[in-house]
Amino acid sequence: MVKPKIAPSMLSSDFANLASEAERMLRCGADWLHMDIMDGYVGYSGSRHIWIATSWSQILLITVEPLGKAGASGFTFHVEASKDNWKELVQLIKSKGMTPGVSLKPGTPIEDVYPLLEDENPVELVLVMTVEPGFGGQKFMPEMMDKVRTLRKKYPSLDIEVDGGLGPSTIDMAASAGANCIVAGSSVFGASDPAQVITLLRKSVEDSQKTN
Ligand SMILES: O=C(CO)[C@H](O)[C@H](O)COP(=O)(O)O
Ligand SMILES: [Fe+2]
Repeated sequence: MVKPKIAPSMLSSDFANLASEAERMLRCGADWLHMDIMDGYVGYSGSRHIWIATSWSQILLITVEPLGKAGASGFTFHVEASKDNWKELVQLIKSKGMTPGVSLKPGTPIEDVYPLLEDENPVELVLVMTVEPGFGGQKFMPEMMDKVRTLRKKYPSLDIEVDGGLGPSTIDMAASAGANCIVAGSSVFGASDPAQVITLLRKSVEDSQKTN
């Protein structure tokens, strides 16, 4: 059975106090801390941090290497942005001591990530975006749960992550479809008791795993 992992999205945190916000989330029971890095192409937006990269080598330089050095445990990249380079990227992520994951936007079919899961050097996590990447506080897209169900059936022990619009009112849909890694921004940071929300998210995943 895959372990539930709850990952508060730091996009909804107080950026002036990132370190203490991270510590607060860990004290509240977070398993992972989720950091979005947007390149201005896959994640458009008025988001508070957009990193503009002009070439593939520059993307590698400004993201993978420093994040590995800084101690990130995983690095998830968008399949849409790495069609020709994913093998090289997976290798680089692993060589920097991180777990490789792949993410897909709502309009991207799930079949696009199969080659990355079936490779001899596979990714170890799939992040199914449940909103268009770019902003916190958007509405969860329940129709994305078909992708999660399909993946869970095909890969029973894969880490399957969902990101966007997750909170107490949507978690049961994601958990019962088979997601075990839950990213949540506004529902956790906006709560008066973030620990309670994190516990609720984890319990939903655990309960679904018991019944499925
Ligand atoms: O990737 C994202 C948006 O593109 C973020 O993880 C976002 O912070 C999720 O926020 P929320 O839980 O409020 O929907
Ligand atoms: Fe995210």
